[in-house]
Amino acid sequence: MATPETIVHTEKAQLDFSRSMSYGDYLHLDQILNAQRPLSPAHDEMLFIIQHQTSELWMKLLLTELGSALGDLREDRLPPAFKKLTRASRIMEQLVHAWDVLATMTPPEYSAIRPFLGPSSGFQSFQYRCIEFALGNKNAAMLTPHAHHPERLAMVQSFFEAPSLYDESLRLLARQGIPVPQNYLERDWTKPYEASAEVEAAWLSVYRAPEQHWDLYQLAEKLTDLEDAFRLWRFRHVTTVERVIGFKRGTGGTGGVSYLRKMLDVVLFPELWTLRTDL
Ligand code: HEM
Ligand SMILES: N[C@@H](CC(=O)c1ccccc1NC=O)C(=O)O
Repeated sequence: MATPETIVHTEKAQLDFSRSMSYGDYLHLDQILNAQRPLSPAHDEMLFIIQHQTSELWMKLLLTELGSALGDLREDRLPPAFKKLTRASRIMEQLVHAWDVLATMTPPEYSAIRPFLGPSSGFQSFQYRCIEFALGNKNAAMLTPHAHHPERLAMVQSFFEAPSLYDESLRLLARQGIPVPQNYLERDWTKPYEASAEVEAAWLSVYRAPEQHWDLYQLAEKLTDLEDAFRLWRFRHVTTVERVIGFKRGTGGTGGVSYLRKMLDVVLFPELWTLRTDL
């Protein structure tokens, strides 16, 4: 009868890794699995740490996809950009579902960890800030928490100063012959995006004749998917925070839920939403 042991032998699986690269070697699991260092005796701190570390790993991939999609858009390579934007939305959905695990932590369980967190907060996540900037939510004040770390500051600053995904999309629209005002094609990219009736008219011409502008239509829907998923992430964050700490101030110094609720009002790609009323 086949037992687990005989199966391993008949399948001829390699079993000796003394001289060759194993699974753990390739993935550097020694480093990853030794990076959980709870500061408190609380059982739930492992959940809290792993939730954040896995989120940061997904954010790393999200940034890679967004950075590469930005390059594709700049060079008019639409199909590869679509592939990367689809993956970016799936990653965002993954991050949305991750809140279900964290929401199993109750207020008393989190209260046992919170005193050990000091002034640290997700507000200081440099990868998250790069994502916000890549998506066009520019705010110079958000650079300051990274001033003490030149390498990270340089990375956040480069996303801050570069055109966002939406800026690159408008430049692409113009290159494809759709009129977009000049001050949207060249501007100070560090300034927050301001909605415009002319830009809405540009997207409306795409949505009124999708068969003539199939690529741009698809691009607009990929961007809408991404903002849709990001809104869900923000909502799950603020709701989880409310159920765990109520209306306490955040360790990062903000009002907490009041600050996160304000972030729910951020609209990344405004004309892609407003145009729908006119269709
Ligand atoms: C019990 C769990 C959590 C609580 C109580 C919590 C609480 C908060 C609070 C109060 C803020 C506002 C800034 C401050 O004053 O601290 C904040 C910001 C933030 N948190 Fe969390 N958070 C939790 C979990 C997470 C997780 C799992 C992530 C995922 C990486 C995360 C990422 C962030 C980010 C990126 C910000 C900045 C948001 C922005 O500036 O728009 N948080 N969090
Ligand atoms: N801002 C949170 C603390 C917090 O959640 C946190 C602390 C350290 C590392 C990551 C965190 N997560 C998200 O803000 C609080 O006020 O409880």
